[in-house]
Amino acid sequence: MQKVETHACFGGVQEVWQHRSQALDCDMRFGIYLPSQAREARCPVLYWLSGLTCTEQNFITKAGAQRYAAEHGVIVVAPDTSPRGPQVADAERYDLGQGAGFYLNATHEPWSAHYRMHDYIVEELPRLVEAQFNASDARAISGHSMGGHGALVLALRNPDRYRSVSAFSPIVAPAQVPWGEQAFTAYLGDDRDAWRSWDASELVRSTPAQANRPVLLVDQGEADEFLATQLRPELLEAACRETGYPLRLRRHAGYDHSYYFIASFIGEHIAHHAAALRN
Ligand SMILES: N[C@@H](CCC(=O)N[C@@H](CSC=O)C(=O)NCC(=O)O)C(=O)O
Repeated sequence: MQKVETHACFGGVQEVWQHRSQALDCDMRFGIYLPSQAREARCPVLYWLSGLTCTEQNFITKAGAQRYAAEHGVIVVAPDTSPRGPQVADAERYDLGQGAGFYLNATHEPWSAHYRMHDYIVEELPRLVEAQFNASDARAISGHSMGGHGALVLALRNPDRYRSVSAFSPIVAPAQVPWGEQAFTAYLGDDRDAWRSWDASELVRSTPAQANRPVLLVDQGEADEFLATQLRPELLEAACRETGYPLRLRRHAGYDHSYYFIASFIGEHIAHHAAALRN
């Protein structure tokens, strides 16, 4: 593992590391913010999943999360959004291939050779972070758009791995919108039954009721250019209403799909996660 960036930030340090991923069979980069508290004690970790076209850089340079992570003593890990490199399958379009891994394990060629972002985020990356940094195994997960879909799906599929989950402008029902339909067709094939276990709204319907399910905290801008076509939060709202799944969906007038929206509310999300991670 190799450190490629380090910057003092709010009393802690923002770093970028590169390592060889076994799950993805390629070199990967991730950002990690280590608050000053991590010099003395193991700190809980928030995993952030970015959206289409992003690398590990977008969140760490645009969201302004470090101020709040420093305040709450939370480590924030921001991985890249897909496997990378010349040997990794790619597409011309921005919403498939590199930069568009959709946080799933692909089953269809040519994608299945490297696109195993679920296993990377849920298993390999926490193992590495908890071994190499002063990080505890108390984990939370959040993300934006494609990464919001990833955060919801990974938390719903792996309830024992995360103490809390939140999302900004998530794709809540990828099996029903163009971004998800084209990606799932490529990565998972034509059989829509195979898509269900990667769709947050479907998972809400199929997840057995448990007493301690963490609330799904979702923030959505009402001026988001993708709201009606790709995000459709009303589909998650309906699934949660039907099954009694706890959802806190907050709609914000005037906010679009950009990092200006994320920067406006990331402090509240980190406070939400910090409260769950303290217990
Ligand atoms: N057509 C756009 C689409 C790319 C885009 O809007 N990406 C968002 C995430 S969208 C859903 O996952 C993003 O986070 N962009 C990076 C940023 O720093 O804003 C395009 O290609 O420009």
